[in-house]
Amino acid sequence: MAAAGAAVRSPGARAARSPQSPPRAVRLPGLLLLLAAAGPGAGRAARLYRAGEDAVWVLDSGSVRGATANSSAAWLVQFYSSWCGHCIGYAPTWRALAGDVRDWAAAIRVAVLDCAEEKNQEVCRAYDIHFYPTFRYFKAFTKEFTTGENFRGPDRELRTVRRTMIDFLQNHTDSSRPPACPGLDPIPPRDVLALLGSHRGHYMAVLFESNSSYVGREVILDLIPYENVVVNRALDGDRAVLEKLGVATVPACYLLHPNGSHGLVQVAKPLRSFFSSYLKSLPDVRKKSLSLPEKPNKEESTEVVAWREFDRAKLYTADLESGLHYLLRVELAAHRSLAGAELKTLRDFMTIVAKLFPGRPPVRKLLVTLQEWLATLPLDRIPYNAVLDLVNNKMRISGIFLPSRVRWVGCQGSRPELRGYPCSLWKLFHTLTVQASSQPDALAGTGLEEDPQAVLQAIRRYVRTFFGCRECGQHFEEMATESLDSVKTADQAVLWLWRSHNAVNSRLAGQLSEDPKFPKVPWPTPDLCPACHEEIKGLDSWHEGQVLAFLKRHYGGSNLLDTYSVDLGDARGSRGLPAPERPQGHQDAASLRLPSSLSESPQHLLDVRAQSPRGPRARGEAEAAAPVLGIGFSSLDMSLCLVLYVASSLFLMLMYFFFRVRSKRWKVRLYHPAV
Ligand SMILES: Cc1cc2nc3c(=O)[nH]c(=O)nc-3n(C[C@H](O)[C@H](O)[C@H](O)COP(=O)(O)OP(=O)(O)OC[C@H]3O[C@@H](n4cnc5c(N)ncnc54)[C@H](O)[C@@H]3O)c2cc1C
Repeated sequence: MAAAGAAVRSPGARAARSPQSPPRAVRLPGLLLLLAAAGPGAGRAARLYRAGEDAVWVLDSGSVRGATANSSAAWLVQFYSSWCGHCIGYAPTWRALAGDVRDWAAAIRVAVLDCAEEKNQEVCRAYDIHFYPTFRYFKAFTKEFTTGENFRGPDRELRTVRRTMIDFLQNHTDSSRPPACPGLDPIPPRDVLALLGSHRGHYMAVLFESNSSYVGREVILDLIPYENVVVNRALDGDRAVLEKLGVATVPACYLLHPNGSHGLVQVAKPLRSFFSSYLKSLPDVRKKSLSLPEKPNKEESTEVVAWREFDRAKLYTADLESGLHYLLRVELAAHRSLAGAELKTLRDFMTIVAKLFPGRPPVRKLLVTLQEWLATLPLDRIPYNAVLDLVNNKMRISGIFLPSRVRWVGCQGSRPELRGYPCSLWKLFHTLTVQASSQPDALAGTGLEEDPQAVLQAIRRYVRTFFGCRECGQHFEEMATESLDSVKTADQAVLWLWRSHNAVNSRLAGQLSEDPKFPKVPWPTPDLCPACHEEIKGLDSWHEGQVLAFLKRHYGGSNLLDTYSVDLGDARGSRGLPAPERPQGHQDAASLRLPSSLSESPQHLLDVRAQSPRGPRARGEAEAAAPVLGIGFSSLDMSLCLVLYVASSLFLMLMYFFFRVRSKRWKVRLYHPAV
C-alpha cells in the first residue's frame, strides 16, 4: 500500500499542482494570448495527458488499432472526454496508476484516448463508447478487431484497478499470454525446498502469501524489466514448509542467491514496495531497457489562441452554436444508429430546440429542417449518418447552416480542458426554459404545449440518454426524480433549472474541473444582479421574483450577441441584412419552414422506400442506404442522380426519335422532289 501511495505521490503531485497553475498566457496590448496545443475541434488541445511526460500511452484514431491489435502486451485503455468533469477529476489517479505500473509495460499498458477530439470520434464510435470515462481491456495477440472487455470493479480506486489488471493478465490463455509476463500462479511450497542449495546463476525470490494477497504478483510484475532475478509466489498453506524456512508471518520473501546460499529477506515493512525495492537493489540485478510511451517526434503544435474578451452579463451566439455543433456532430456520433426510446428522446429534444432556439436564421432553419424530418420519419431506427448528412446540409439547401467548428466565448476556459461544451449545454438549457416561458405559443402544435415540464423533461431525457458524462447524467436524474414533479408552470421550470444548476455548482466548487478564473459560486452573483440578493434576518437570501426576471433577461433573445460568431458566408442567405431578429414565437418558427418539397425530401426518400410493396426489406435497404452518406453521398444525392439520369435518358430518346422522323421526311423529299 505504501508502494502505491509513494508512487501516487509523484504523478499525483504534479496533477494536483497543475489545476492551480496559471494558463500559459502572454499579455499583449489589448489581447491576452493563451498558448495551447491543437485540440478538440476548437484548434485547442484538451491536454489531460501528455504523451512522453506522463507514463500513460496517449492513443488516437491513428494509433489505437495498431497498438491494441496483435500486441505482445495487453492494454487497459481509458476512453475519456477532456471536458467531462469526472474525467478531469480522475486524471491524477490514472496518471498515478500508469506511473505505478510503468515497469509492467511489457505485459500490460495503461493508455488513454480522448473521445472529445473530433478526429477520434469515428474510432470512439467503432469501439462503441457512449459514456466517459469507459475502461476497456484488450488482450495480447488479438487478431480480429474487438471493442475490448469492459472493466468491472467495485470502484475505480488505483489499487482496485491495479488488481483487476492482474486478474486480467491471469485470464489470458497460455497461448495468448504476453511473452514478457512471468507466471503469476503460485508454485507448490515444497518445490522451494527442492531448490535450496542449488547454484543457478541468478537470484530466485519466492513470495509467501495468503490466497487473497496480490503482493506476490505485484512484485513479480515490478521485476519484469530486471535481469538476474526471477520471482515466484507460493501460498502459505503448507505450515511444515513455512516452519522449515523460518517464515512466521506472510507476506514474506525467501531469497535464493546465485551461489546457493538462501535466507529470509528482512524488510522493515512487509509491503510490495519494500520487497520490490530490496530485490531491485541486489548486486548484479540490472534494469533492461523498458518500452515506454514515446514523446511524439514532432513537437506538439503550440498555437496561439487569442483570448476573446467578453461581457459576463451577455449571452453569446458563438457559445450556443458551438454547443449545438458538438452535440449534433460529436456527442450524437457516439451512437451508430438511433432507435426506440433513444430516437424518441432525440425527436422531443430537437422539437424543443427547433421551436425555442433564438439564434441566427440559418441555424434555426437547420434545426427546423432536422426537427421536421425527425418528426415525420416513419422509421423506428435511423442511422446516425443520416442525421449528420442533414446537419451538414449535404443537400446544399440555401440558407440552412450550422458552423462546423467550436468557438467558445463566454464558455472559454483558462485551460483547454476546462469549461467549453458542458458550459454551453447549461446555457442552451437555460435559454430553452426561458424562451418557453416568454413565448407560451412557441410549442403550439407539437403536443408539448400543455405541459409546463415539457422542456425540462426533454432536457432530462437528453442528459440521461446522450450526455457523455454518465455521472453528471446520474446526478441530474437524481435531482429531477427528487423535485421536478413540483414544477407546475413555465416560470417554475426556469427557476427549477436555475436552482439545480446552483446545486451542481456548490457540489463541484473546489474540484479539479473548476476553472480558477470562473469559480463555482451561487449564480447570479451580486455584481450581476444586485436585486436578486437580499438579507433576511442577517442571512443572504434569494429574491426569487427578481431572479426570474433576471434569468428571463439574461437568457432572452435580446441579450444574445453575435460577436465572435463564425461567419456564415454565403450560407447565411441573409448577409447584408440587419442583425438577425430573434424569434417571435411560433409564427416565426413557422415562417422559417422550407418549401415542403425541400424540407421533406430526405425523409421522403426513406419514406418512399420504406412504404414500397417490398415492405420491411425496403425499409432495411433504406436504412442501409444512409451510410453511403458517410463517404460523401447521401441517399438523397443518389436519388437525385437517378432522377437526372432518367430525365436525360428520356431527353436523348426524344431527340433521337425527333431526328429520325425529320431525316425520314428529308429522304422522302429527296426521292420525290416533285412532291
Ligand atoms: C446537466 C449537467 C450536469 C452536470 N453534472 C456534473 C457533475 O455531476 N459533475 C461534474 O464534474 N460536472 C458536471 N457538469 C459540468 C459542470 O456543471 C460544468 O458545466 C463544467 O464544470 C463547466 O463549468 P463552468 O465554469 O463553465 O460553469 P457552468 O456550471 O457550466 O455554467 C455555465 C454558465 O452558466 C451560468 N450559470 C452558472 N450558474 C447558473 C445558474 N444557477 N443558473 C443559470 N445560469 C448559471 C454562468 O454564466 C456560467 O458561466 C454537468 C453539466 C451539465 C450540463
